[in-house]
Amino acid sequence: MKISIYQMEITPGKPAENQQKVKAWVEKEVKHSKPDIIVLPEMWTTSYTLEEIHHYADDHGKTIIPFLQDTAKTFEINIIGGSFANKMDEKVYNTAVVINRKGEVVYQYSKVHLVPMLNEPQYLTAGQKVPEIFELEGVKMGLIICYDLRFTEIIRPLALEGAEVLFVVAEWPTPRLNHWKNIQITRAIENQMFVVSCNNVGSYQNVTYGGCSMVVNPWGDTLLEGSTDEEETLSVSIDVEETKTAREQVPVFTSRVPHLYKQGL
Ligand SMILES: NC(=O)CCC(=O)C(=O)O
Repeated sequence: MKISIYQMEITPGKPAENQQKVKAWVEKEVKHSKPDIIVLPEMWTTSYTLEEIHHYADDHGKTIIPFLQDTAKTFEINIIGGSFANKMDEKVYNTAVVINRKGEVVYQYSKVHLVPMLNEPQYLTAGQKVPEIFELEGVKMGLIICYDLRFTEIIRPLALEGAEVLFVVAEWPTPRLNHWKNIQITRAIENQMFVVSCNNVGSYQNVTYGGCSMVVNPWGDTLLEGSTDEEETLSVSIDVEETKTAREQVPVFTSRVPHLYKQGL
């Protein structure tokens, strides 16, 4: 399975410009490396322009979702469509979307953990449903948004339901890059799955986003890591069978004793 990650420099508050940029990138990337799946970052249409987010947000995803569907169909690729500011009933959500090669929406998720360090709770509304698994190319996968990475509670159930790849779409700032990198490796090891992340680069209102998009295998080895400050493309081929091998050799899932674990924590 070939994956291309767009470690993008987002132009703040310019959804149309960012769409054009993504379109041009996909066209080039499809010609260059023919990926099965492409991955975009969090809030890639607007970045964290939260003070004006009601103005820039897409009404029920009416622009962004058809744009991604059309892109997926035209280039016959699966899209982990990052996330976008999604206005629903006068509230704005941070919503991620997954589209398959046929242009069908296979999954949609609104971020449940809003990040206080970037003032999200002040401007956005939290989703009320934790992530669920979805399938692309017959493989079970999960998708979380940035700050969600810190909450192992929502990631373990995905692995228990058979997810072999976890996508993380992000706008993660530089001061906590050591957390970003180490938690991804931890999630990959503890859940014995691939972790594939897409972070952005660039700055807005004194916050600098730190790149380091990553691909980590189920053993916790980092297969690929982006730079901290360059817009770039990361391309990788992963063999999802490695998840099965890791789970056979270190049988964490069969060694679990869930009846002893505290429920609801
Ligand atoms: N966009 C985000 O959710 C950033 C998360 C973050 O900065 C952190 O967890 O630290």
